[in-house]
Parts: sequence; structure tokens; C-alpha cells
Amino acid sequence: MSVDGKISTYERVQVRISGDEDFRRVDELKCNVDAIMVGVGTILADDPSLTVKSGRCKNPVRVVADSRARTPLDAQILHKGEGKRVILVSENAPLERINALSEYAEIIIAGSTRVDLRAGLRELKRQGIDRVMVEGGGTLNWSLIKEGLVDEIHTYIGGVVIGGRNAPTLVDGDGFSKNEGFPIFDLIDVRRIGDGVLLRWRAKKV
Ligand SMILES: NC(=O)C1=CN([C@@H]2O[C@H](COP(=O)(O)OP(=O)(O)OC[C@H]3O[C@@H](n4cnc5c(N)ncnc54)[C@H](O)[C@@H]3O)[C@@H](O)[C@H]2O)C=CC1
Ligand SMILES: Nc1nc(O)c(N)c(N[C@@H]2O[C@H](COP(=O)(O)O)[C@@H](O)[C@H]2O)n1
Repeated sequence: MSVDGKISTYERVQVRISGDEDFRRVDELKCNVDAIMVGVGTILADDPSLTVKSGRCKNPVRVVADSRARTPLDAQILHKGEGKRVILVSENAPLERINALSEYAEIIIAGSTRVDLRAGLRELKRQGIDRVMVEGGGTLNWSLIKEGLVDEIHTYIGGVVIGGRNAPTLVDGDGFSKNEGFPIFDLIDVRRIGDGVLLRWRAKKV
């Protein structure tokens, strides 16, 4: 994220926030997880492939949280690189979209109108997927944190200011009210990387 906590511009255009060294760190992380997950908003905005660029290991299983099965059939994630893809959808997703996407990815139906992330992750776990790395965006991050499904947060802060009240931030969604309390994370590591800083946080056990 940027100095001011943004993860893209208000037009949802990707900005290069980190440098080569940090891209390599993120690439390495992918070799230590079973799956990498993003929300469909990120697929629609960035069209990422989420592949391991170094080729040092196999691509992790690539997962999209996509309640209404909006992932485009020509999305890079469905075509670039080897490996399994999973799309988590809700019962609300049109059957024709599910059928079309099932040519490229395993479809898991979890939740009635929105993906039930806990149920989706439970099914992934049943398939042997224990460690999931989430690469955004802010809406999916919010839901996972709200539901207490996040063990660690790794925030790389790069030296650019993006600004804009409508620019996506690390955690969007509705936000917590002061009446309901906030999830607390312990700072477990601080490291300078390139022109920015990597902070690692671990969810406090309550
Ligand atoms: N700087 C960075 O490292 C990154 C930046 N981004 C930026 O983030 C933006 C995309 O973020 P968002 O629009 O917030 O989309 P998002 O990627 O968080 O996806 C949100 C979508 O996921 C689906 N979803 C299914 N079940 C859900 C649930 N239970 N809770 C929440 N979402 C659920 C919904 O269709 C929802 O609209 C883009 O502008 C992209 O460039 C995204 C990833 C990384
Ligand atoms: N680690 C990192 N640093 C930045 O500066 C970024 N802008 C991003 N963006 C996210 O990385 C994903 C790219 O995926 P592929 O290279 O296509 O596999 C994408 O989701 C961007 O939002 N990341």
C-alpha cells in the first residue's frame, strides 16, 4: 500500500507501489503457501495472473472469491501458467456463468447471495489446502478480517502518496464501529525493503 494506505487510484488503476526486491519477496511467498486468493474486483481491475514469476516452484492453487461468477472467460488467471484454479461462488451465481467457468476452474458453491468465506475455506482445507495467501483487494480483505479468518497481515508500505477519498485502501467494506471493538494485531517484524518498509502483524489471540 501507499504511504497513505491506498492500494490503487480512485479510478482503480494499479500503481507500482513496491520495487523489484519486494516483488521478489511476494513471489517467494507464493512458494510457501498452498493457495493464493483474490476477490473478483481485483480480477476485473488488474487482470492478474498470480503465477510464480521466478519459476522456482509450482504455481499455488489460484482462488477467486466471486459471488456472481463475474470472472471473465479470458481472464489471465484462467489461462496463464499451469495449475489448479478454484472459483468460489454463491448460490446466486447464474448457472450459465458457472457452466462456462467450470471449463477452466473448479467451482465451489458456498453461501446464498455472497460467498460464505468460512465455508469456502473449510472446503479448501478438506482438499488439503492449509495455507492461503490473500492478495486483496480491500473488500475481500475486510470480509476476511471481519470474520476473524486472518492469522497474519503483511503490509509493504511504499514511498508514494496516492490520495483520494474513493481510492481503495488495504481494508475497505463498512468498517468497524467503536461499539463493536476492533481486531487487534501484534507487530511481529519490521524490515526495510528498497524504498519502503515491510510490517508483519499477527492476530492477537483472545
Ligand atoms: N496494491 C495491491 O497490492 C493490490 C491492489 N488491489 C486493488 O484493489 C482494487 C480491488 O478491490 P475491490 O474492488 O475491493 O475488490 P476485491 O478484490 O476485494 O473483490 C471484491 C469482490 O469479491 C467478491 N466477494 C465474494 N464473496 C465475498 C465476501 N464474502 N466478502 C467480500 N467480497 C466477496 C464480491 O464480488 C466483491 O465485489 C483494485 O483497484 C486493485 O487494483 C488489489 C490487489 C492488490
Ligand atoms: N506486491 C505488489 N506491489 C505492487 O506495487 C503492486 N502494485 C501489486 N499489485 C498486485 O499484484 C498483483 C499482480 O499479479 P501478477 O503479477 O499479474 O501475477 C495484482 O493483483 C496487483 O493488484 N503488488
